[in-house]
Amino acid sequence: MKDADWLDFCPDPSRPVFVPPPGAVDAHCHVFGPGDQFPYAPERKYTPCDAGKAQLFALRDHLGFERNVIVQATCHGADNRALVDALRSADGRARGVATVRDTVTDEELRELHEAGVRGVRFNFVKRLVDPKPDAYYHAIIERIAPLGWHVVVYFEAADLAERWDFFTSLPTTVVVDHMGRPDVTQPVDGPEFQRFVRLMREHSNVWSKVSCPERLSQSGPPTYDDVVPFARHLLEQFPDRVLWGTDWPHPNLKSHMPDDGKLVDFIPRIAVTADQQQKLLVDNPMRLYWA
Ligand SMILES: O=C(O)/C=C(\C=C(/O)C(=O)O)C(=O)O
Repeated sequence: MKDADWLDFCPDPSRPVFVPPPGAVDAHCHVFGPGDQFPYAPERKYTPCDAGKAQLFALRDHLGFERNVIVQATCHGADNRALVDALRSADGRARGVATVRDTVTDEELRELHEAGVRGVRFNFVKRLVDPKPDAYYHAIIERIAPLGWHVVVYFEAADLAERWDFFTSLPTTVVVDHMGRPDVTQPVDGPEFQRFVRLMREHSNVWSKVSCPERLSQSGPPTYDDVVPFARHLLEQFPDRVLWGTDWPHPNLKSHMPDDGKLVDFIPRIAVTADQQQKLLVDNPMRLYWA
């Protein structure tokens, strides 16, 4: 049973006006259950609605995308069965980012890789996951680096200073979810966001997803104007190290549920040239996930 205050994903997203370039990749989305087939983790901090692979792939086609990168959501913990099932059903058109524990076996890693997993996710958002010592994550890094996998990290902007040494110690590509969740009421050239820009400028292995205006905006829907300068800055500064995703089915939104078609129409407001759109939606995700 989903949480009482859970907002379901938009049942009838509009057809975007913006047409993504051929081969476009939704590089941040999830599958939830269905719970009767893929039970949610006992340690989860929320219980979502079911949102399965068939609905994800139908949305992909509706929005004009070609591929998905499916990211393990914390409601499934380190049980990647729903993710693996979706990857195996995608006919090579999906890759995955899993959650594993430091006790993961070589056989489990091999099975995940064969299904299409190419990274692990470390979630530092305290409302989602109880924090673990750095040694836990370093132990996982030692296991996954030989596979050529990368690390996706999700954290609040306020945590970056404290975790700077850990993030800059990682030997793999590091992909940051949602621009490190900046406080968009602060200026783009203010100290908080410039700390994140410095992370990317000083560490060429660090990438960012320029996704989730619906999570970050204080000015709100439908245009999320206050998020535009932050995403546009990263696209201008680091056009080869950015990714975009719908974040469907949009876990833990409380104020509103976006129309996914409108989220796609947000793309040309931040990636303003065809070259930026090609890199953001095709070249960068293909290099990272389908090389
Ligand atoms: O899906 C997102 O990117 C954001 C959220 C949730 C998760 O990532 C998750 O549960 O794995 C969130 O902010 O609640």
